[in-house]
Amino acid sequence: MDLIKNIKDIIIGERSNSDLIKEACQELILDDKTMREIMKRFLHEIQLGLKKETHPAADIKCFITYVQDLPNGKEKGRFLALDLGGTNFRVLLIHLKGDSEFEMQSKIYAIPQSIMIGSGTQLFDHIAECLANFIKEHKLQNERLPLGFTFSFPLKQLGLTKGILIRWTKGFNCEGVVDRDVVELLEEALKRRGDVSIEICAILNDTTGTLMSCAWKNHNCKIGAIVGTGSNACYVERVENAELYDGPANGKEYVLINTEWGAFGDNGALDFIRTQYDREMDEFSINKGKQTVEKMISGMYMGELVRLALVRFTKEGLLFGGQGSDLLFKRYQFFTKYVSEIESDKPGTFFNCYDVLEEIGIFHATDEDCANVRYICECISSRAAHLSSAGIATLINKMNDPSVTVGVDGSVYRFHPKFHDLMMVKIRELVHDHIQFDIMLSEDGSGRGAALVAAVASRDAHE
Ligand SMILES: Nc1ncnc2c1ncn2[C@@H]1O[C@H](COP(=O)(O)OP(=O)(O)OP(=O)(O)O)[C@@H](O)[C@H]1O
Repeated sequence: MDLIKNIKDIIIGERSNSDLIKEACQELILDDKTMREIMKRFLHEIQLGLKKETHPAADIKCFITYVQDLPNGKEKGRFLALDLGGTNFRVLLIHLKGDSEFEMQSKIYAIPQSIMIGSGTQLFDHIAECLANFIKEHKLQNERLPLGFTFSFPLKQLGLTKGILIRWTKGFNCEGVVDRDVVELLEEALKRRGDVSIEICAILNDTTGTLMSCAWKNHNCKIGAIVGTGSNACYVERVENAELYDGPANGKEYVLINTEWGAFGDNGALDFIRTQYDREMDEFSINKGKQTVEKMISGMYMGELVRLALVRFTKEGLLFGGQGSDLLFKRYQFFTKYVSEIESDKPGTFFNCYDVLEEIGIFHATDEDCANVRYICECISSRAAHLSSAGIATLINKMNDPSVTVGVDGSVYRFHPKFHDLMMVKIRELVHDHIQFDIMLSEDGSGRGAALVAAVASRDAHE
């Protein structure tokens, strides 16, 4: 029957469901001209963020991190690190042994949803309690270890140990924290308990941790990027270009900049590529109008974007014979890991795809449906990889060093089967011909990177 229908369609010129879906997905494909326009706008926004006069209204804030030295691999000592920034909260004990050797113990603690959207006091009391438990378990009560705090939300840093929260992202919304110094809030919570003695040496973003962690092994690393729950990047900038730098006149030439690029597009700069899925996603998010490009790239949203496209095509009768399932029509029930699974099927086979569809209650899919579902996943994940590439290529071109390594962390980059390759190809197309680059997976930037920032800071303090 299908064969007869296909032949009939060809003869009388009717297009198949696949053709119609492919045509509708064109808007998700960013051609070269569009990519270069995105890069032009991105660079413009970066420059607005760096300049004193334009910074207050800029979308890409380009915050100063006050980290000015990259590690040399010789750092030594024991450090504590806290990592709060998305799905999990972790406490870590890191022993840097010099010569790029280290040991690490860590424990993951859940942050209940009620705390994620509760009061700031509850959140910091919870963090302090987890830290206290960890210290007890590792019998560290009698030591006063330096601590690096990886806090991966938009922070305006006023120094290495002072960071004001600008806004919550990634599903957090704790009352009474925005506009406050996060280090002070943690110190107050520790004081309320009275049983923990630590020295907070540094507060940093996970992008900074990623960069530091990679630079520890590879001295060419000058960009750290995240494609995880959220998306962001930091890079090495000349102090003379960072107009907001108000740290000591120490003669150091460079400072790390935390771009907070997730907010790119909040002023409409990306409206020319946004689709109905992006708009609906934003409409129903807890931070409407904010983190525009993050919502097009990162793991918190990718599965949901795919789901919105699947819903559309099901309602139009182009998928699953027009019949969905309860889970398909439920927000956030199509997980981003499904996208990786579906795209991991060997060409022409659909084992994972059928499994995923069954998980969301669709038992009546055909091979043609699976091919279409896979195509939709590819369009949305490739767009994410290409938008990340546009950001990274802009930073590489801006730095204009002959050779640069980019450290990347985050589960989307790590687990999506093609994200790395897509980025390598696209960045090659976009960076100046004379520049060599490489992308490396950052191993545990939020933990080891925090220890390294604390180590470099305490090295400086003792020099
Ligand atoms: N196999 C996978 N493929 C693609 N994405 C995945 C996979 N597994 C988990 N994710 C997505 O990755 C995100 C979690 O990323 P990650 O593990 O890097 O966490 P994170 O440290 O909280 O993120 P961030 O660094 O942005 O704060 C979730 O949104 C999840 O949907």
